[in-house]
Amino acid sequence: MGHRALIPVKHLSAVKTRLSRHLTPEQRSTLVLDMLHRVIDALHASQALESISVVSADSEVLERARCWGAHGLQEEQPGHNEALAVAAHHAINHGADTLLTLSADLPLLCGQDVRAMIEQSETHQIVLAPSRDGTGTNALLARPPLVVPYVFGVNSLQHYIAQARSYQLSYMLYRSLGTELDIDTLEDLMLYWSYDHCETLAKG
Ligand SMILES: Nc1nc2c(ncn2[C@@H]2O[C@H](COP(=O)(O)OP(=O)(O)OP(=O)(O)O)[C@@H](O)[C@H]2O)c(=O)[nH]1
Ligand SMILES: C=C(OP(=O)(O)O)C(=O)O
Repeated sequence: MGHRALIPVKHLSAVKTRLSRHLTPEQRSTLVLDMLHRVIDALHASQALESISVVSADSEVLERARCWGAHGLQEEQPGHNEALAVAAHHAINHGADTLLTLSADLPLLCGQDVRAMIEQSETHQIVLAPSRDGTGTNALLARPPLVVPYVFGVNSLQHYIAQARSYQLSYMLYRSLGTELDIDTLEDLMLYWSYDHCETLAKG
């Protein structure tokens, strides 16, 4: 089975606006690139993917993504869902049977999360990883890719579930710390740092 992953990343000049009261533009860019690196490492660690792509309008993001072992795809259509749809067609043309689309801001994601979602996709056409507050979608595994159109944005989880039901597709929700914690607010950032610190302490 051709399992592929796709990560959308905004232009660095516009990232993490909800953190703009707390972090400078440079700090927000650094945070985004650090989290992207962690997500790509987790995807590699799963050893379950035949390719990992990053779609962005930002050449620095694409250059870094390539250094970290992902394909860098220039954003052809502006906008989160639009850019993803073009990139998903690209994945289909390259033989993808399943496509895992995930946010770049999941710093606690681990290889086991990826393997678990892929395992669930053997019996479900759609696997959805909700955000901590249960309204957003941090990862979407679709078999085949584009079996539902992309509707990331406000209340996307509810929209994906509604689509799955209306197309009579089987779906399931996958929850773990690594998939639930996306970093949008100061509270998310504090939580991330506290977990990351505990992990560092546990490793000695
Ligand atoms: N390629 C691409 N990726 C996007 C776009 N908009 C959002 N993303 C990515 O989609 C994921 C979720 O992004 P958002 O939470 O909407 O944006 P954010 O920059 O993380 O945070 P805010 O500015 O606070 O909304 C992240 O990986 C973003 O980088 C876009 O227009 N193009
Ligand atoms: C884009 C999304 O989430 P957020 O903007 O909260 O990261 C989403 O969950 O579809």
